[in-house]
Amino acid sequence: MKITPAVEALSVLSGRDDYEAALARLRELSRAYYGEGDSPVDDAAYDRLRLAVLAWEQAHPDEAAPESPTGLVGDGAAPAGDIAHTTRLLSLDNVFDPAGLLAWGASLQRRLGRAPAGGFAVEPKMDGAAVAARYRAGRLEQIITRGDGAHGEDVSHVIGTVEGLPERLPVPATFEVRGEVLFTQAQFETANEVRAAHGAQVFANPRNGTAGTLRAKDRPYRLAMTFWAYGAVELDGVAFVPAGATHAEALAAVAEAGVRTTADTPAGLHVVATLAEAQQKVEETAAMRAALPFGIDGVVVKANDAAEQAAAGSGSRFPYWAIAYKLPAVERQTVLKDVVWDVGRTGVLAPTAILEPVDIDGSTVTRATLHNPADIRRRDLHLGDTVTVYKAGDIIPRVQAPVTALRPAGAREVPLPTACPHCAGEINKDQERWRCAKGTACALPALIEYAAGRDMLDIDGLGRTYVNALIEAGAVTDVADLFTLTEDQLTAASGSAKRGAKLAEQIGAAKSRPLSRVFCALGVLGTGRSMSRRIAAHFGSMDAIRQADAALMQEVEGIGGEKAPVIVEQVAALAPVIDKLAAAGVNMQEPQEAQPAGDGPLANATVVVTGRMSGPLADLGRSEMNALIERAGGKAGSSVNSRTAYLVSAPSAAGKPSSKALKAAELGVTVLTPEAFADLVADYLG
Ligand SMILES: NC(=O)c1ccc[n+]([C@@H]2O[C@H](COP(=O)([O-])OP(=O)(O)OC[C@H]3O[C@@H](n4cnc5c(N)ncnc54)[C@H](O)[C@@H]3O)[C@@H](O)[C@H]2O)c1
Ligand SMILES: [Zn+2]
Repeated sequence: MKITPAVEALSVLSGRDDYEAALARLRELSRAYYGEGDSPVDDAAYDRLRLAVLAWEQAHPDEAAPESPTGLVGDGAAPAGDIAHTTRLLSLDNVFDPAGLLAWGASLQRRLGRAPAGGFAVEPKMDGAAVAARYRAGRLEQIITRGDGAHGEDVSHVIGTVEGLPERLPVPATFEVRGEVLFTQAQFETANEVRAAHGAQVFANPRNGTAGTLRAKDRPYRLAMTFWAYGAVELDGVAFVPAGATHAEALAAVAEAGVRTTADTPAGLHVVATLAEAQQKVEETAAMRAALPFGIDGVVVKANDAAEQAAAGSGSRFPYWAIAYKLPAVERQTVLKDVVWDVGRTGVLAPTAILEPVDIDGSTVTRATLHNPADIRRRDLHLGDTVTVYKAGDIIPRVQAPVTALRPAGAREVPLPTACPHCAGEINKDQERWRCAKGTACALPALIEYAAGRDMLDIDGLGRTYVNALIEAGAVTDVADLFTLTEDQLTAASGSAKRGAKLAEQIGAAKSRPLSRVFCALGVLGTGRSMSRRIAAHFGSMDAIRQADAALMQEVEGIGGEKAPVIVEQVAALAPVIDKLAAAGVNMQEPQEAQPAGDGPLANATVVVTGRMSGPLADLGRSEMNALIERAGGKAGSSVNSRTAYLVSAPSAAGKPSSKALKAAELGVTVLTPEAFADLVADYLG
């Protein structure tokens, strides 16, 4: 049978042939993943395929393949090893939304024959590798991988390199602790530097790196990793955890003995009484995700009570008393199409990866940062490579590594510039971050000329020649210096006292330009004239712009998830220049425009429309709705923000409010049904 990668795109399998093709592909992918530690697809694609296979098996239990990977720990492909586990070390079942969590709660209740009474423990689902670590009389003797759940491999060679899993405990305790080994973000960066220095390929991501490091017994270098325990079991019949201890109490005993547990992570371990509270904790943990020092791919909810865990029992792949609430993938694979180079304010050459668009964590990613030429070479990036890209929350997406197995024939290494991409001058390569040899002077003349332009500060007469003269004289090192120039300096630069006086007068007048122009003059990437106007109108003052984080920045129309963090970062980097401007008396406020009072029931109100219209508006398309809003005196907006007056939205299908409706609820924006809105603008209909 021919297996095409296209099966990954299927989320529903329509028949037995599809099922068999998908199953074969799943086996092939998991063998590659657990065998070579590499994979031609990302986890999101793999998981989608696995779910499709699982759904088909659940609908056709009689036709499901015996020994299907969906029912086995490590998908039946993880190397088993020869060390027998004390008790099976299992995987976890998954849910993806609140309804899934409730369904899990209902199944737990069915198994117990009553509502669970012992509460739930909620902890991060760390994205590393599961291990069992055996302590005898306070000494760490053996570390074992999960393997197939019944047998694992001895990876004791990493003893001494794992933070949180000390070789000696302060107490002579005997027990087996179970938990996750991983590279924290910082350890991962260091590991890749060490590997590059040894001529080894960089890890595609922290999890692959962990698996590879556990497997590799004879590397000439050692890499530090970190451990957090999420369970403990008895070893050699020695009682360690007090009988009947809850999950949280068992972990407290582990911590007491000197091993780190999930309770020690910044996300913590939370015990709650109800599933609704567990859902709340899941959301809180998810909100911390980007800020955590290590990767998580979900949040785990467990029955806290030992007796209830025992009563619920376990299947072949996962326990019934615990569930992984998966979070959207923050790492995807896509194609590196090109690398472009910008010259920053200080002359630093900054490479940006241009990517085949890919959806990550709720936004479409088309560009990602690459740090510097050395880093590009360390990662061994070629144009046309399939690369892993990481993005979480508001952070700027970054390229992690190529999937070398997928490199097109004849692909060439990412070319590095041989001359400054801005001024074509020489490059200073003394440091890892290359710079234009001219430094600040490379970008400065263009920047100052831009800032003085008619639509920005409008300093009449300050053209390129005088700008160059001022820069050469050392009188101007940034935009703000313009405002402290003396008439003498201007006279010297322009060659005449008359011109000097005129320029001084122009510069004086420029101090009172509206914020939108002052902001535009800063030359923040992605904020031209109209975007600067929108930003200034939205925030009103420079202080408010500076205080905005990426989430607030996204409230400005036209600024999406990709642009927002870049703008926020640049504004932060401009702090010294903005401070100087303010100190020189440059206006930092946007005047409140006295808008011509509009007529009609929507006078000057911004209205956002979402979803299907109904009732009298049923036939109106989006542009007809916009026209209606304008006829009634309002303005049509595309995203809900604090200035939105109304959101027109059909009532959501049970339990599924749209993101705009959620935003409106959060900001207290009035939501009108299409019918109610039709009443409001009845005089302007048709
Ligand atoms: N890209 C590919 O081709 C490919 C192939 C095979 C598997 N995979 C990936 O491998 C993963 C499958 O791994 P899995 O079987 O470990 O399942 P899983 O990732 O769904 O979760 C189970 C594991 O979570 C870990 N865990 C972390 N925190 C925990 C906590 N607090 N309590 C309990 N457990 C915790 C444990 O190691 C446990 O074994 C999936 O993410 C899948 O996408 C990818
Ligand atoms: Zn240059």
